[in-house]
Amino acid sequence: MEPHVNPEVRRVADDIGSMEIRGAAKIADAAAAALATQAKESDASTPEAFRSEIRVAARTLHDTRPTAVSLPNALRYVLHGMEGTTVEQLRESTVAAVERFRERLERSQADLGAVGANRLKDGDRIMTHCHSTAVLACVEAAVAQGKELTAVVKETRPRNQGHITAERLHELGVPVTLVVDSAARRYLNGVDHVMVGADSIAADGSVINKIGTSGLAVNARDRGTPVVVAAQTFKLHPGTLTGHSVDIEMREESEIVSAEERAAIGDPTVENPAFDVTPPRYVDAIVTERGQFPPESIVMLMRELFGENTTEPWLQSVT
Ligand SMILES: O=P(O)(O)OC[C@H]1O[C@H](OP(=O)(O)O)[C@H](O)[C@@H]1O
Repeated sequence: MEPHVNPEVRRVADDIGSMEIRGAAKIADAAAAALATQAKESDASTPEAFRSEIRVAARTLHDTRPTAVSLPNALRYVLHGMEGTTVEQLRESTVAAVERFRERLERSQADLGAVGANRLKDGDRIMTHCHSTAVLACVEAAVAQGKELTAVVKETRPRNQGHITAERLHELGVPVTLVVDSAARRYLNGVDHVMVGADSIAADGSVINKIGTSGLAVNARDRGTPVVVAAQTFKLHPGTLTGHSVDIEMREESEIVSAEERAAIGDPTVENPAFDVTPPRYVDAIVTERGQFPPESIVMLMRELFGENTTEPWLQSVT
């Protein structure tokens, strides 16, 4: 019999899939919290049954979106923390692992923000793409230091997450100019830093982020504008250490065009990749909670953090 998956886990998985819950850090946080609910409410009668439930719940969450490695890294963290020989011990250790993960997440965001703020000077103008809580942490820390910033915010088609960024920046008192994505190059001359988040960072320092990031980075290099990537270390993709590549999520065409619109324009093939890969040569710095790194050196940090351990425990047999 397939182990019981808590309805809250299914709800969170659905919300991640539909992007009701979105953004690499928020996805990781919500997935970890869902595993805690699974653990707390489990009525498994044996340790084996409990472990199976947690693993199936983790797999349900894992199979929602493929690109942001924060999701499997969060699940891996919790599953490694699950230990004990009784159901109660397993439950307690799982819930404790979730709490540790969520605390680390919060702390790392604040520490990263302090590092990123050091790059920003009073009067600087930044350009953003999509909505990244890590980028906003840098801005928030800089604003708290009394620095006055302005921002050019790309709307980020097709889902317009730039609108969320605009709103958050407004709340921080940062004046915003909202532009369509294709206008970015025109505004780069007047910008001091391009600041983006990341969904995954590969061992060679490539940055996987919202579609449009790589074009922006190439344009920024052409204009001499530094590109700063704000990403906690749980965005580092351990699988890339052993030659795996990062899956780029292809989303529904309906996010770009309705069925009627599509029919009216001759039924073209529509493709909707959610992310792209920015090669390390277009990135000036990766800002993490452990400090700032040139992208080419990120592999050293990855080896230190992950060692040889790149296994995925939720892929073990469920029985
Ligand atoms: O972790 P934080 O910095 O919040 O977000 C990181 C990235 O997650 C988002 O993906 P999506 O909107 O979920 O597809 C964007 O690509 C953003 O840059």
